[in-house]
Amino acid sequence: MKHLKVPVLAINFKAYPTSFGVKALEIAKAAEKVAQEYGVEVIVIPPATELRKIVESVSIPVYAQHADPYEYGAYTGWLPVVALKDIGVRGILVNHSEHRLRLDEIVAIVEAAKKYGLETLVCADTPIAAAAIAAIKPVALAVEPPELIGTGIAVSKAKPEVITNTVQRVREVNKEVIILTGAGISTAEDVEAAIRLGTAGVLVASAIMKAQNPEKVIKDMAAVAKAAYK
Ligand SMILES: O=C(CO)COP(=O)(O)O
Repeated sequence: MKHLKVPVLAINFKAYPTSFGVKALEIAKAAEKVAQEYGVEVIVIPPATELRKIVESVSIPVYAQHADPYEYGAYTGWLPVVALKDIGVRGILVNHSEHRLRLDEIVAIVEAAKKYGLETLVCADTPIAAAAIAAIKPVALAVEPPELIGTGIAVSKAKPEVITNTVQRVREVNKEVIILTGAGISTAEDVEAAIRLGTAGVLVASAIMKAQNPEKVIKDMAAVAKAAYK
């Protein structure tokens, strides 16, 4: 199984108008171009409707925004992990604050992903939650204070202690998991600050999905991540 390289720039497409159709494909291709130019791991995380097309169109890691720990069978309205494996996604974003799960559900999804060789990037809203999630041994985790999501106020500037506390608590439990942060990350400086505070990258949404020029934002963030990560 391939493993995520660091530093990581993960782009959560969410469900913006640009998250679907031609625009979504353009952003995914821009992400692929920047990943190849800078040698930075850029992950795209589009809505479920766009997964197959984007998996078939780019060589960079494509993650689903959620999955359910089911096999094939009589499940209505769910997204079985095994189906994502067959589509060819690389991993799954789990427990985003906009799709919050119970701990037992997170465990089931991470275990199902491991069974099918898929990576997991599990979100946490606090340092303590991040430490609990680290014990489940996902490939990566991202600490994101919900109150900063979508505000343009970067966690790495407004709440740096959330990041440093997360790194400290997580490393007491798990020396391997890749630690990212997100919420309000909007500029290259925000990315540089996040890495300087001890993360291996960022999880970004609106700064890219709402940008006039998404490729430029991706490029600026990837360049500074490459330079800052030691
Ligand atoms: O939720 C987030 C990433 O998953 C952060 O969202 P913003 O980048 O829009 O603040």
